[in-house]
Amino acid sequence: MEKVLHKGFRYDTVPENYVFPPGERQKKLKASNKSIPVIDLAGQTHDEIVNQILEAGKHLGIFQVVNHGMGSDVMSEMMRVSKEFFNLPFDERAIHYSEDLYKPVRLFTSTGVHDIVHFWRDCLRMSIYPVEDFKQYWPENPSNLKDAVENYAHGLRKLSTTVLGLVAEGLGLHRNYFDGDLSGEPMVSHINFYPPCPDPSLTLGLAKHCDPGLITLLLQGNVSGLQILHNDEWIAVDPVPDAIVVNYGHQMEIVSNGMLKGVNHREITNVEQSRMSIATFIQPSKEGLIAPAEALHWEKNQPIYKPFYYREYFGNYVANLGDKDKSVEPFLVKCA
Ligand SMILES: O=C(O)CCC(=O)C(=O)O
Ligand SMILES: [Fe+2]
Repeated sequence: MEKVLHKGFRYDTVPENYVFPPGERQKKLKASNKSIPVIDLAGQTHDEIVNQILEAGKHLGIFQVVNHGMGSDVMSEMMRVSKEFFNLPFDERAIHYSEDLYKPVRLFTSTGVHDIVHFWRDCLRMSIYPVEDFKQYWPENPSNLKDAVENYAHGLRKLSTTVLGLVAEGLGLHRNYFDGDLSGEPMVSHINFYPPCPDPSLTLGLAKHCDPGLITLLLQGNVSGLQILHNDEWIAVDPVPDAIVVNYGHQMEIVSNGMLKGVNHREITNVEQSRMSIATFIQPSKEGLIAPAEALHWEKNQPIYKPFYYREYFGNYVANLGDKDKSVEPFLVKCA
């Protein structure tokens, strides 16, 4: 079980398999002081909300929502049980360790696949929705975890439907456009734990990637670490109390025919504190057919992607470690 990073003690040095070779280290860990839009879902008119969500998608590919309808008790309980899980004695956590990618609950370090240099994070990956399909697999310990995850899963499903409805409206599509296959994959959460790192210049929590699906809903605690790439500049997504971060995934860029941007992001480590985040992915069904919405072809005069099954894209995504350009390359309509 040396395979898990967090063993319950603080590292004095970075273990060798987490150290990036000099040429691959990040030259710049500090972010610019630009900020990410915070959209109040209760305090303004419907049209203002739709417009802000669309603008955030066109420019940055990310925003945060507040007053979004999820109770702060549901979010704080989810955070609390997640922290409790990572504070369990090592042996109790370790029973969930698995290299079987198809297990509905598994603990792993880094990306969980065979990477040469590991990223500085452990992850408890859980399928969380539909609740009745997966609850039986969730950890029994800590004892309140199942109830917390169940409440969180229901709240988050509702929020994702709301957000996707608003995005669809903004794009001029039917409110239910993203229902069905386009958001039909069971919801998966990554409960990420980034222990304090003795030398952040040698490591990364996660390298630059774009999430593959439609949107990702992220609950982060009060420690910064997430950064997005915009016009060659890293911008920090600083925690806002009770907010949920919404980032647009690559399928949203494709379905919107390039109008909305799937955001590239990374996670950096820090010396003093551990960081926790819970990322939940809204993705198309693996057999779902993806194509730019017909109503949006006019934007670029033609669709810029050919139709494909999500499973075909996903295979490329895994093989190319989350690189947007390489993952989508076979599906681009090439101009003559
Ligand atoms: O830790 C975070 O803030 C986000 C994690 C993330 O990007 C991911 O799990 O895809
Ligand atoms: Fe991500």
